[in-house]
Amino acid sequence: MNITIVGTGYVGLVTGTTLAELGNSVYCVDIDEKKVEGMKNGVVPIYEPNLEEMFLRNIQAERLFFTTNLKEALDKSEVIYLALPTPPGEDGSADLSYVLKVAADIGEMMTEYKVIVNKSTVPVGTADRVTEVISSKTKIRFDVVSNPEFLREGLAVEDSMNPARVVVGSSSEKAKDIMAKIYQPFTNIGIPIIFMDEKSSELTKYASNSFLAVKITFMNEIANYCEKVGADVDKVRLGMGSDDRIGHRFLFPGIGYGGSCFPKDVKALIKSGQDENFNFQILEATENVNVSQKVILISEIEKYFGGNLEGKTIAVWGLAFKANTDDIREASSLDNIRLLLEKGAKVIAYDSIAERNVQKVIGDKIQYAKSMYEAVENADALFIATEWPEFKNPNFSLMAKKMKNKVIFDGRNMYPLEIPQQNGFYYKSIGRKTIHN
Ligand SMILES: NC(=O)c1ccc[n+]([C@@H]2O[C@H](COP(=O)([O-])OP(=O)(O)OC[C@H]3O[C@@H](n4cnc5c(N)ncnc54)[C@H](O)[C@@H]3O)[C@@H](O)[C@H]2O)c1
Ligand SMILES: O=c1ccn([C@@H]2O[C@H](COP(=O)(O)OP(=O)(O)O[C@H]3O[C@H](CO)[C@@H](O)[C@H](O)[C@H]3O)[C@@H](O)[C@H]2O)c(=O)[nH]1
Repeated sequence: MNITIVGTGYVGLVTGTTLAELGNSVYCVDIDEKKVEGMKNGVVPIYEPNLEEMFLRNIQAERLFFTTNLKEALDKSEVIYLALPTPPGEDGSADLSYVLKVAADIGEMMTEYKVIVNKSTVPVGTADRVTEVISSKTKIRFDVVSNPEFLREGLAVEDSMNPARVVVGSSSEKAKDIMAKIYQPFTNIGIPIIFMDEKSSELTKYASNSFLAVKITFMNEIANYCEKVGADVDKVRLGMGSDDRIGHRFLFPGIGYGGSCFPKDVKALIKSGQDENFNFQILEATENVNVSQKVILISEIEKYFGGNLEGKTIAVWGLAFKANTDDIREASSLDNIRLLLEKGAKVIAYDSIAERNVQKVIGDKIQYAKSMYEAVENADALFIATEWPEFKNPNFSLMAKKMKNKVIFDGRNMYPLEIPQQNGFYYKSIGRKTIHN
């Protein structure tokens, strides 16, 4: 099938490449000329493991194309996916201006039947709004389908090639048939395609992300309580997770959830509720707990240094909002770095993948190290903000030699307690006993 993808960010580019891999001809459209030019020359604009090989293979096979010209792509395709940003507005609501603008453009440009598939995360009722906008521009028949995306950054290729499920919201039999054809390679290997109405599909996305955010936040509160009563959250987590009604996944406590989705989508669902005079109490609590959880270690760092961080050098390992991505949107590292700087500390950070993006927002307010060991040179303490695999088994003896103090604040519970203990480190993590050297 010939398919257009509008927006080539994390979702659009991965979806486009996956659909090309499944044999379709895919035309990727973006307004960012530099990005399009780069992609035409084989440059993947984001860091996403395993994407480049598939991307290059499909360009080579002439199934994956890039353009800034929406009309040109539209004319070649029956199905148009929208993978456009829906950032939070001032009041937390999802900003639909990108989606509605492209909908209007499609309405003006289309000359025959099209299926418009919305992959962006959008509030309930958006399919109706997109339909209204396109209808105001054309008399030609079209269908709007809701097809939310559930991929995780860092695992996007794996998630897209082997999704847990595909959700399709549509009230048109014709559009449903077309979507069933596109996803037939998945049905073939037992991946369920769950058809429903547009509104339920739109809400499934927010409900899934919000549920996971609540699950993480619940564990963060259990972790904080563990510290009060002397329990160990790692043990509690294993005990709870072994019940398959609960499961082990998304029970890892830490310095809060970040990224481009959970914070934004929890806020947007709260706002959508308010618009209907509905109070999402559990989500409001989740949002509030997460804001304080992100910087929960700062007061511990201050306490350790007698309430004064002026002139202290804090090494930060990890800047991305989680491992295996270059994305720093709503990353906990940034909240912590800002607070450390406000309190007069000097920050030297290491993250070889996300550094480039952090340079753009924080610039030279902090120093950047070329290696994890260079970062800790003469540091008064190390703060671990992202669970990159290379931090999993560090050379503690080397760190001990380089650091001014053997002190670690670990926002990701990277080490079993006996490891820093055996190496003589002070070690403060989340929901576990503090190791004093
Ligand atoms: N990032 C994720 O992991 C993820 C996962 C599931 C769902 N989502 C949702 O998918 C949507 C897209 O997210 P993303 O992270 O891929 O965004 P992104 O910011 O990475 O990419 C969006 C792209 O759209 C392009 N764009 C903007 N206006 C355009 C226009 N008029 N025409 C063509 N291109 C245009 C931008 O240049 C950019 O390349 C959002 O609604 C998000 O909530 C994201
Ligand atoms: O046990 C856990 C799991 C995750 N996190 C944090 O939660 C955030 C989100 O993590 P993750 O869900 O792995 O990353 P995303 O790429 O943001 O993916 C989420 O957001 C996407 C965008 O909507 C959805 O498509 C995915 O299904 C959903 O998992 C990160 O800050 C993680 O550090 C924890 O603190 N503890």
